[in-house]
Amino acid sequence: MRTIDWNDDSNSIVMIDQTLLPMEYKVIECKTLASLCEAIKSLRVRGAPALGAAGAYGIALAATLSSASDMDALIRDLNVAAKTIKATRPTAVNLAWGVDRTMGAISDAYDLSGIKDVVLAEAKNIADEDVETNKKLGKHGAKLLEDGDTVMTHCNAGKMACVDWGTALGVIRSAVEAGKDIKVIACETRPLNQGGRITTWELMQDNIDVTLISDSMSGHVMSKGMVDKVIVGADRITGDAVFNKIGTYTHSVLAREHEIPFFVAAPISTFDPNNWEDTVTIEQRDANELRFFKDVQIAPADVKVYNPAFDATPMENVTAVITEKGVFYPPFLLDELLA
Ligand SMILES: CSC[C@H]1O[C@H](OP(=O)(O)O)[C@H](O)[C@@H]1O
Repeated sequence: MRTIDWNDDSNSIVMIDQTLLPMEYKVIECKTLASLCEAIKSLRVRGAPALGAAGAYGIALAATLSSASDMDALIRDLNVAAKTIKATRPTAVNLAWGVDRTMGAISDAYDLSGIKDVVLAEAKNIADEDVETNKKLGKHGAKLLEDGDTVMTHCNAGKMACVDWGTALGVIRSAVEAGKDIKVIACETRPLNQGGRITTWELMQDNIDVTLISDSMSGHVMSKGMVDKVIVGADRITGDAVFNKIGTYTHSVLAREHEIPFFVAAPISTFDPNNWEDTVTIEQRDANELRFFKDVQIAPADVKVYNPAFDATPMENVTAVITEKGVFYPPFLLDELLA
């Protein structure tokens, strides 16, 4: 099953609830916009490309649910839905990209039912394209890995962060598919442990050798020569920085110190030409994500907490960005990428 998909029988969005992995594999159904927004905010569906598909399917769901009696009223409903979906998580540019691209399909429709048809078709296109994009990106990135490499990764940039295949883990899967012996060191990625819960689970499902470490161990394993390359995903890439899960910047500094190649794997849709030079909103998440793990209290219930979900890795720490169009070595020009 794909990470997120459309159910034609019930006109709803289905997804694997990632908050339950690896202890439970459960497929949930979002039949309302509110339930989709809750799923995005709670990271039941997460990861930039998967959020792109979630945003796209969210517009299709809103169109299906709308009781508008004319095109203008439906478009008003969809504009409200677009704003609501975009507001759920601010950093991953793919969420807004998926919403905007699906909304753009409206111009191809000539009547009410036509709008509902074109937005659903566009959302399905976005989902299908993501899988193909990741396979192309994976093939380009696999050439950068050598047989016998141990690759460190952070958070989860696998098929669970996408519609399927994955970006950072897509590179690893493609290298393994090409016959290379690749071992992975997965950083658990506090506070929500996407690495310890989801990356390890994904790779073990594929019989890819994976070792779990805590985030604080990354410098140690690099200093011991245990890491040949680092590959991470991205939520937004601008002219001077890669915005990715908190802790990525730390690994990039350590990789630079130990002269270890630091690769970012991301589709072109993760680049943000509209804010190429601007500052990016870093999502601040709930304090209890650090005070509790699941329902177990692990810090004083009233301790002050600072919980940014992402950090910015300067391009000078990035060896190359792997995309479906090929590998780009910083500094690169925007028009080179978007050509
Ligand atoms: C392939 S994008 C994956 C990217 O998204 C993750 O963030 P979150 O789990 O909060 O959605 C993380 O930054 C990954 O690198």
